[in-house]
Amino acid sequence: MTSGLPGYEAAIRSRGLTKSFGDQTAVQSVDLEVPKGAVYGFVGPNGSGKTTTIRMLLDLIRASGGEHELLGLPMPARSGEVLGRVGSLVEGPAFHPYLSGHANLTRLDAADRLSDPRTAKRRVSAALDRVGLLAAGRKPYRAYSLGMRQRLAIAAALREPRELLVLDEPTNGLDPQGTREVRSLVASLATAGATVLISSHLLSEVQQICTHLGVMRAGKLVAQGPLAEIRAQGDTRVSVETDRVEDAARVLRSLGVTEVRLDGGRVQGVLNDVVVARIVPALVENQVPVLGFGVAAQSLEDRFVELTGEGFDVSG
Ligand SMILES: Nc1ncnc2c1ncn2[C@@H]1O[C@H](COP(=O)(O)OP(=O)(O)OP(=O)(O)O)[C@@H](O)[C@H]1O
Repeated sequence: MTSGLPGYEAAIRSRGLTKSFGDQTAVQSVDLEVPKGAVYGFVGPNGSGKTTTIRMLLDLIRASGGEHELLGLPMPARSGEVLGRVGSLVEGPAFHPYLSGHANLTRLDAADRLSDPRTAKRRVSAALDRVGLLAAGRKPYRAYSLGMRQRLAIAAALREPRELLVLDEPTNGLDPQGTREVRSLVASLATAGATVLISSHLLSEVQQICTHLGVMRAGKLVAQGPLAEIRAQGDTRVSVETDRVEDAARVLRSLGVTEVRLDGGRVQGVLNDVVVARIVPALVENQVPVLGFGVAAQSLEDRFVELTGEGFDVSG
């Protein structure tokens, strides 16, 4: 595969990507598959290994094991060719507090050996415009809100056209307005044709714009795929309201419903392959009065709690 050819299908692909710090394995055998053109939400609780994975992908740290490619080219062997086509926001660039946003970007641009100084002015203005900071571009950086600082950091990654954008927690610490701004910015970048990987510990902050999800838990990738596929992998639950919960539970179990739980005047369980139309007749046949009945697919949020364990804040 040669740089510049649109011959690759996965913008990011890794096999067995692993990173250990001493005897702690922070990332364990991660097989990422980020299709070209996707907005890939890389989600998981704090400490689950997202940043470490991203740092390996961008060659900011070396993997302890495994391999990966970006834009169809093996990394780190071809990083010189690849990284100019990849915009990233990991720790955020170090901005000078007393310089304006515009001056900060101009300095960054001047330090970038890949950028043509003749077009710097246009590039910096276009990048500021892209993130909605053109008007505020003359203000000193120290006067920027956190949201503005984050947008300036994204602008830094956008000085050049990028085929792939890797954004580590770009909404972290932002207020709802800032989060919305970053979200709609990411959506517009994707519409313009870039592949985007965006990490977050909050599903709610990325799910509206993602086409794909990768879910990390304790260093492992526990689910990955198109959003709809991950949602569909969730269990469908059946719920019966009755005043004879013990009998109802027995009937449900006999039909093949699993994880049956009593919850006040209600019995719930996982439907599996049980034919829904059989359930009420079977209950009635066994003298269980059915006061209410429902079948519902698990929500994406519930699926996430299940995948990532307790304590994963999905409320946003
Ligand atoms: N340089 C390092 N030295 C030692 N341990 C590290 C280092 N970097 C990360 N870790 C550990 O690796 C694990 C994964 O951390 P990482 O930052 O990748 O998680 P994360 O999912 O990005 O979380 P967060 O959202 O908090 O950044 C954590 O237990 C962390 O303490």
